[in-house]
Amino acid sequence: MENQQLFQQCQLPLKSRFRRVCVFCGSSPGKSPSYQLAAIQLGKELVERNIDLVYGGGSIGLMGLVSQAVYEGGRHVLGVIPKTLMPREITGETVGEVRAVSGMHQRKAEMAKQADAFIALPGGYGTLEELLEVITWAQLGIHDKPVGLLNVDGYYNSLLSFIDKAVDEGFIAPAARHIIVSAQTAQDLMCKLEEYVPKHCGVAPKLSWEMEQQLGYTAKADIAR
Ligand SMILES: CC(C)=CCNc1ncnc2c1ncn2[C@@H]1O[C@H](COP(=O)(O)O)[C@@H](O)[C@H]1O
Repeated sequence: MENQQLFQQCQLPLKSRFRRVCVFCGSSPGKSPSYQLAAIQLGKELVERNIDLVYGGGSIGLMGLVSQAVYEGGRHVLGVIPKTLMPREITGETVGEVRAVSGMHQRKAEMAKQADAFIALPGGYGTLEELLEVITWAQLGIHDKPVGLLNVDGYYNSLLSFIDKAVDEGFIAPAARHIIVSAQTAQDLMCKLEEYVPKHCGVAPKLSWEMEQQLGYTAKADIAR
């Protein structure tokens, strides 16, 4: 779609198809102020569209900025946090509702279950891991929820190039390349996500969140042995 058309659509009264969006993002603020600005802008964009937030809890880094923007805008914020990360000196104070879970696997499953779409802001290993997992689940047909990448100042260009290479080399199906929706601004990204139509192959559609969770626990228990 032409940018102009997309822009005009974004001016329409905002009735989103999403009730709650899950945001993955850095527990660090990043060096450039543009990352921090983008986190605040995304929070405000969610508020304008009457969308609630689910995220990893706490007030550190970009996580704190996006959650605060949504909370201050009057929308509901749900922070899902493992008990071990709950002490305030580790992740800071969480605004809104806090849901304590037993571990990292349960946290991801809970965040994913609660949301209608996912967005990744810039971040590090944790963000990448969360992002790639929901992409993988979409590829398997475990969910149909859109996955957006907020590519602030081209932060994710090299990841997107890598994924294109994986498609060229035959490791990612061209159809699965379309699972990732990317844009440089929160407004453009939200417009694209609103229009997203899933095209997964549905190879494991019967694998439910709960099963996935159990598999996670089993794998973890196996590793621990
Ligand atoms: C002990 C310690 C280092 C705590 C860091 N504190 C954290 N507090 C809350 N969520 C986190 C934390 N670290 C990673 N995460 C999870 O992983 C993502 C951020 O990891 P990263 O900073 O990109 O890699 C977040 O979306 C969050 O869900």
